[in-house]
Amino acid sequence: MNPRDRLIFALDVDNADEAEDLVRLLAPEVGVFKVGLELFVAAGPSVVERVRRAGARAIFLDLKLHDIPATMRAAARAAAGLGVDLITCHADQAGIFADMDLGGAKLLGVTVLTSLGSQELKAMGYPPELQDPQALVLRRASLALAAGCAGVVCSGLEAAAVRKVLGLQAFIVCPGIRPASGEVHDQKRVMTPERAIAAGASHIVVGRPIRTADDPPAAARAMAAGIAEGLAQRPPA
Ligand SMILES: O=c1ccn([C@@H]2O[C@H](COP(=O)(O)O)[C@@H](O)[C@H]2O)c(=O)[nH]1
Repeated sequence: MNPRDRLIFALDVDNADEAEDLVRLLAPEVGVFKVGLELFVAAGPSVVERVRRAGARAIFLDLKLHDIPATMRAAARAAAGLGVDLITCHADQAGIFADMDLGGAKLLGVTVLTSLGSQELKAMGYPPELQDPQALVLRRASLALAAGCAGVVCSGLEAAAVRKVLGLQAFIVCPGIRPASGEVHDQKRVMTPERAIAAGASHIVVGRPIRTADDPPAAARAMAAGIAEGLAQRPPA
């Protein structure tokens, strides 16, 4: 796999024209384009086809489904019908899809959002033993595994521990990726691309560090170089 194929770019913009421009600009550097809540809600489901036609080789529809079972199942069926490659639900809800055929779409369970740290988990009412994000991530990763998910979303900080639980083949997709001296924005659990990949992430998700860079293709190439460096640091399997 080319390092670039492990790079997921978050198309966090509010209109399809801008998303298409970004896909055309970045397709040579990026393996997967992520359509998230902002773009999907603003532009509607047809944006998926527009992103594909603009040159995306793979599409990740990141809606983080979380609702009552009937609604979740219907939404997942509709999402898979858009022909996307990856979809997300919250990991503790993944069992709802265990018997479903999602066609070519792989399901990922979001464990604990990378915008949350232990203070936030405490404020949300988690008991002391689950206020450590890694403990909650591991619990939810096990639920995702038992539900038949292809993998999970977690931060790079947990990637090594999650890899031990999920085994070698699982997708471990890590947002909250920042260059060593980069601005963190609203993320709490961050890591560099090199360290996340060396720790066992299969893919990294990057939005603002590429989108707001002076030269987005160069920023994407720097992320891919970080991925290559992280792969080189991994011990032999
Ligand atoms: O735990 C999660 C799950 C998903 N995301 C998404 O990833 C990108 C990150 O964007 P940046 O600009 O690089 O911070 C964004 O689309 C989130 O919705 C996440 O950050 N954390």
